[in-house]
Amino acid sequence: MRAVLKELNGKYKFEYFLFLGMNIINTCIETSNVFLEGMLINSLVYKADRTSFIRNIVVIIALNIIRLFLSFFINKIQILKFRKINIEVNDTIIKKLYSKDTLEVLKLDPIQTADRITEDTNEILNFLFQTVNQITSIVISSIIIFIYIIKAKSHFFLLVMILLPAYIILYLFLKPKIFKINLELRRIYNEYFSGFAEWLNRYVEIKGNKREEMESKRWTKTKASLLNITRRDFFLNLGMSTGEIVLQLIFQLILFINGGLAVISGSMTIGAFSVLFQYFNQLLGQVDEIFSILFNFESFRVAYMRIDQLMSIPNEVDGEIVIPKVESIQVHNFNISLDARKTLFSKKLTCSFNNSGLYVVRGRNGIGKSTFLRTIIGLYTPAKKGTILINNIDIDLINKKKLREDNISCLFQDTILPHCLVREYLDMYVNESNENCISEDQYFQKVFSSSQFNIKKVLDKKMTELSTGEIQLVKLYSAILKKKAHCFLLDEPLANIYPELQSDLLSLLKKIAQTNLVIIISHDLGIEEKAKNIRIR
Ligand SMILES: Nc1ncnc2c1ncn2[C@@H]1O[C@H](COP(=O)(O)OP(=O)(O)OP(=O)(O)O)[C@@H](O)[C@H]1O
Repeated sequence: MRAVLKELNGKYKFEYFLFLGMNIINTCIETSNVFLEGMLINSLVYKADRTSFIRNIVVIIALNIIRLFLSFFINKIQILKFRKINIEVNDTIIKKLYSKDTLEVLKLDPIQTADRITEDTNEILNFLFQTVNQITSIVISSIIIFIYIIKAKSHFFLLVMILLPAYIILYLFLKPKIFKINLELRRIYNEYFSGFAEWLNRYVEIKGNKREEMESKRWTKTKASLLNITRRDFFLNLGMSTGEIVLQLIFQLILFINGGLAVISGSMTIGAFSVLFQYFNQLLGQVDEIFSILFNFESFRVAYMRIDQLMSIPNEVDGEIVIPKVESIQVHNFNISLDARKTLFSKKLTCSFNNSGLYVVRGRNGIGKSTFLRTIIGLYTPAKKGTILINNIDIDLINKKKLREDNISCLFQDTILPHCLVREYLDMYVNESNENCISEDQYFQKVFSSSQFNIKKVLDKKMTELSTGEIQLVKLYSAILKKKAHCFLLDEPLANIYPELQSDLLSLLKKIAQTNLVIIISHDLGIEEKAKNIRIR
């Protein structure tokens, strides 16, 4: 998190300090206003002096016009800049997560993590933009108020010093409890939100089997904890606000009686009494604020810690050698351990893939076919035995990020689809000008522009509205047309595809494999004779 904030500091330092400076001026004006109002009352009651009355009004108006200007800039930074920075920080964190070890990141619940990141960055920035501002305001206005009280009536200062600790004790007693409950509340709410989102994410599966009630019950415990903690939160807050109101009432009564008697005896002006009264209330409000600041500080600390925890996931390990083209992949005595206790394959794998050629990786469910391909391209970096060489270079030395970006195109079997139109999806990943000569091929036309399936006809549909086979074909279309790719790793490309189209697709893949390396994972039986077989056992 420190690195992210350092980046921001470099970029927004000037605006931030300008913002704090404006806030300090604003607080000075705000606090002096109360004093000027008192003077205004005195000029009316005691002097009946038109000139000093008008002078005070003019000063008050002038100061408030300045405040108007300041408030424009303060709000602009506090609202507009805040949101811009907030989006920037969220983006930076997600991008950093993308450079972490994939297997570690996959252990996280994505919805809960996304919720946590947005909540935590909001908390951290709120502290920097609101709370730091609040602290400077409190310090500045307290100094002004204390100077005034000591100069005006020192025994009132004594009164303030006796009454404030009573208020503080109430806070010390209840606020830590409220804070603890709030943290717990946030944790449970994260969990609840994640369950809720999952419930909607699995809409078809749950509705199709009429499992709404079962799903609802699955989260019963979380919902009950949420309500339970909210109840405790309610009682603590009720205690807090009742205590506050009662104490405030007592303080005001004491101040009214003391100040009122001083005004009657003539030892204090009405203006001074009004200023004292308002300042006293302001001080009580500030105690309240100080505790909310302490509370915010704790939330800031927790949010900072949680982001740091996320950022402490080990970085993806990558090599440095950039290779322009995958010519060959040699696998020797290879095995993978996803956990320390056992290896995936029962027999070490030795095989080779040469560019060009069509290869099919086969093996029983769960043997590790997808994991193997993901390891070749450095997407997964599990503990492994044996070697994989690309162009005779150990994969650990190769810059695999660059390889994935420029050389390799992948089709994955994940089911989470983006919420966008097919046109938008393809615009992102396929540029018309990127389309290579393969799009002119007869089999390409048969698969993507025929009466069986026509990509143009689905362009204005939402990705989530497509059939499973259509989704597969759209994903294949974007994988095959990836710019500059000359190595294709396709996980179950034939899955969910109509048999007639399957044979055209296979012919298309064979055509692509005449000049590229195409590795597919497939359970289809007919494919064995059409490609070189790699069997994992
Ligand atoms: N991210 C992960 N974290 C932990 N274990 C994983 C992860 N991904 C896969 N595995 C485990 O690795 C094993 C191999 O999975 P993989 O998906 O590679 O198998 P597969 O041969 O492609 O299977 P299938 O033919 O069923 O698709 C499985 O036992 C799976 O549980």
